[in-house]
Amino acid sequence: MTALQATGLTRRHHRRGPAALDSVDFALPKGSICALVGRNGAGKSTLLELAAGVDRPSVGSLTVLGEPVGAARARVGYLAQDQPLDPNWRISDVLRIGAHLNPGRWDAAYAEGIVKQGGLAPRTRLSALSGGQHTRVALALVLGKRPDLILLDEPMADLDPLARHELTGSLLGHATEHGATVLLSSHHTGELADVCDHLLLLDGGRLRLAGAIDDLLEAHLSVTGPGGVHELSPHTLVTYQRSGRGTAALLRPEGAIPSTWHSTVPTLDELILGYLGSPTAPALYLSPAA
Ligand SMILES: Nc1ncnc2c1ncn2[C@@H]1O[C@H](COP(=O)(O)OP(=O)(O)OP(=O)(O)O)[C@@H](O)[C@H]1O
Repeated sequence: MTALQATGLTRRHHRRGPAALDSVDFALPKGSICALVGRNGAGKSTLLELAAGVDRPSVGSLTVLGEPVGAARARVGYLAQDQPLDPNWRISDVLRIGAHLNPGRWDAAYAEGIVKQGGLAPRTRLSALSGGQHTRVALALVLGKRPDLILLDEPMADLDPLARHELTGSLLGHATEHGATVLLSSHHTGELADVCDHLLLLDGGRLRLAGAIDDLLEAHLSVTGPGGVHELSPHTLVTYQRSGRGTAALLRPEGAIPSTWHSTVPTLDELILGYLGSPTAPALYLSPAA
C-alpha cells in the first residue's frame, strides 16, 4: 500500500516566478522511512505542509494513507520546523493537550517516556527549555498519538548527538512496531543512511531523485581514472572533477566501465552531494517510490 502519493503536485505562492513545488510525482510505500533532502528553499517544508494538510496544492493532488489529506489527518503526526507551542505551557500541559486532541489514539505512557528519557520534569515551563529539549517535547506530542504517517521537518537540527541517536531509535522503534511511515527532512545527510530506506531529493521545487536508497545507490557508480571525462561518454554523467591525477566522477552506468577506471557504489552522502552540486543532471525516479 502507498502511504503518500503525489501526482503533478504543485504549490505556487506567486503568480510569477518559480513554484515552491513544481509538478512533483512520487509514491511512497507504507512502512518506509524516507529522507527528504535538498538545499535551503528546495521545497521540503512545502511538501511536508501539504502532506500535513496545513497548506493546499495550487495544482495536482496528494493522497495520504489512501485518503484525501483532510480525511487522514487524525492518523498523521506532523512536527513543523518552528514547533509553535506556547512558552508559558508546562510540559504536563502539552501532554494533557495531546491526550485531549487525540481521543482514542493517545499513548500517555509512551509520550511521557520520551520526555522522561530527556531528564525533563513535567512541571517545567517550555520557556525554560533549551532548543533541543523543546524539540523533545514537541516530538513527544507528535509521537504520542501513535501516527501511521509521521512528518518531521528537520527534527534533529538542534539535538545533541546522543539525543539524536536516542530519539531516532525511538522513532524507528515506533515505525517498525506499528508499520508507520516516516518522511523526515534533514540537512544531516551523513546520518540518513543508518536511518532511512527511501529518498526524495528536491531542488528548486522539482523532484530530482526518488526511490529506495539501495536501488538508487545500485544505479550509480563513483569512478576514478587517469583519463578525461570523454572516456565516460556512453554513461550518464551526474558530476565530475578533474585533478592532477585524473578524473573522479559520479555516473549512471550504461554498460561496462573502461578497465583503466576504478569504480565503487557511492555512499548516500556522495549521491546526494553529487545531485545537489549538479543541477542539470537528469532526474531519476525508481519504483516503487516513484
Ligand atoms: N508563505 C510563503 N510565501 C511565499 N513564498 C514562500 C512561502 N513559503 C515558502 N515560500 C518559498 O517557497 C520555496 C520553498 O520553501 P520551503 O520552505 O519549502 O523550502 P525548504 O526546502 O524547506 O528550505 P529550508 O531547508 O531552508 O527549510 C522558497 O523559495 C520559499 O521562499
